[in-house]
Amino acid sequence: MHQSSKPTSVPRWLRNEKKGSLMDLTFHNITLPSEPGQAFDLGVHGGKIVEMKAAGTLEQGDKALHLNGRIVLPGFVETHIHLDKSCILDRCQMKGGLQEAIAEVVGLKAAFTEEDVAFRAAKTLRKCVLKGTTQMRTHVEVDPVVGLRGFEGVKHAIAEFAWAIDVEICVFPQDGLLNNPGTDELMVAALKDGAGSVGAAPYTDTNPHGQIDRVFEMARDFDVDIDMHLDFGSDATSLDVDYVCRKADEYGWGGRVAVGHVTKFANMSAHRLTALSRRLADAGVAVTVLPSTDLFLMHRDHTENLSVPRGVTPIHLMAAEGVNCSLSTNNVLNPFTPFGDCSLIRMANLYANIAQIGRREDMAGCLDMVSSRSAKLLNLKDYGIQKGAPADLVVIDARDATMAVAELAQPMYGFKRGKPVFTHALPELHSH
Ligand SMILES: O=c1cc[nH]c(=O)[nH]1
Repeated sequence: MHQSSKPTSVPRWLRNEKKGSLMDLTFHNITLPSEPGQAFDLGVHGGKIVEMKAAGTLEQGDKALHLNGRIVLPGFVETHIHLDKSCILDRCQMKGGLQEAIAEVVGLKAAFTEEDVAFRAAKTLRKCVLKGTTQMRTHVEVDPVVGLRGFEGVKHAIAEFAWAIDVEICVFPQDGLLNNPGTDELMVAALKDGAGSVGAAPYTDTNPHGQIDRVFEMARDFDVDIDMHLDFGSDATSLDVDYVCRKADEYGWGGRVAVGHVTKFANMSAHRLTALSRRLADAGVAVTVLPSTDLFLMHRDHTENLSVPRGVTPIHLMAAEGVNCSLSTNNVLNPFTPFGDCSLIRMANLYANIAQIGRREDMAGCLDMVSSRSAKLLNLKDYGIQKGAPADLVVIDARDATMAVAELAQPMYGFKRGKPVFTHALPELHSH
């Protein structure tokens, strides 16, 4: 059943209005992950944050929320998710790893219509919004099989949810660019028609560096950022990332390039990973890890024993060397990842668990990788809780960032530009 994107009414907890205050909405006694140990009050007016004061010092607005020290974020930021091919599990045979997943979707996407894509993308977007995501980059594939139908369908879904989430489309050649005539023209058409960034999957072409070259040209022609699927495999002897760093230097695109998955890095020595991290930091190339997909697809050929390697790159070690790193969802209910509740707090928790992170500050760092670091990767200018910023605010049921990750704390209330977006009521016990 397709559920409407629009809220049915003003939530109950916002109805007790007082009229004529200086502010539309105030938040009392909140904690910010960036300022642990301090409590604040926040004032919102006209969709923006207009006041930020020590807790207990701000007068109530027309509507007020008392939050008892809970943390507030400017929302989660999804840097890498495929809306166009989400929610197709019921059509899939689930034959295996990466190549099988790519092949299975090729077989299915011939039958994708704009309406079908729009419906599924909206279903996924709705879940993302309800899990507290306020900003997103979605990878959308174009090629002669699907044409621009995926792109158009995703655009419909984005328009439907524009009141709740900002979404940028990253157009990319999932089934090859140089090997797949017609794809280049479709990518250019999508970039002319509003795609906000350009992606790649160089391992789908016989000349991976040729694909990288062409994608850098497109980025320069359209003045957009680049976000590639890269070094997806388990053998770290040959990597494309050095070439991407060289191109980022050559084009002066530092800070505008991200690479995703990079599962090959999980198979290197700590010494080599440190050297590589310094190179990425120097070139301004960011890294995204997609823990759910990487765990699901990697090392399927490991038959020696039952102890399958994880295949998830330890980006907290890369972040410590100065690389900007994010965690993201990637695929939802399809052959690449047959799971998905669209919860970024779950990705942060999953990553902390498999990366064996236990120290408080490292656990808190995982929250940054689904929020502030992700916003930096997307070059979002207005992201943050400060005066003048848009009032995109998500209340989490935890009192600090570490516990939010440790306990998989749920978003309770969400706001976009000061307007309520969702309520996630706390569960109640009924003792007897
Ligand atoms: O090429 C890839 C790899 C992972 N996930 C995708 O959707 N595509």
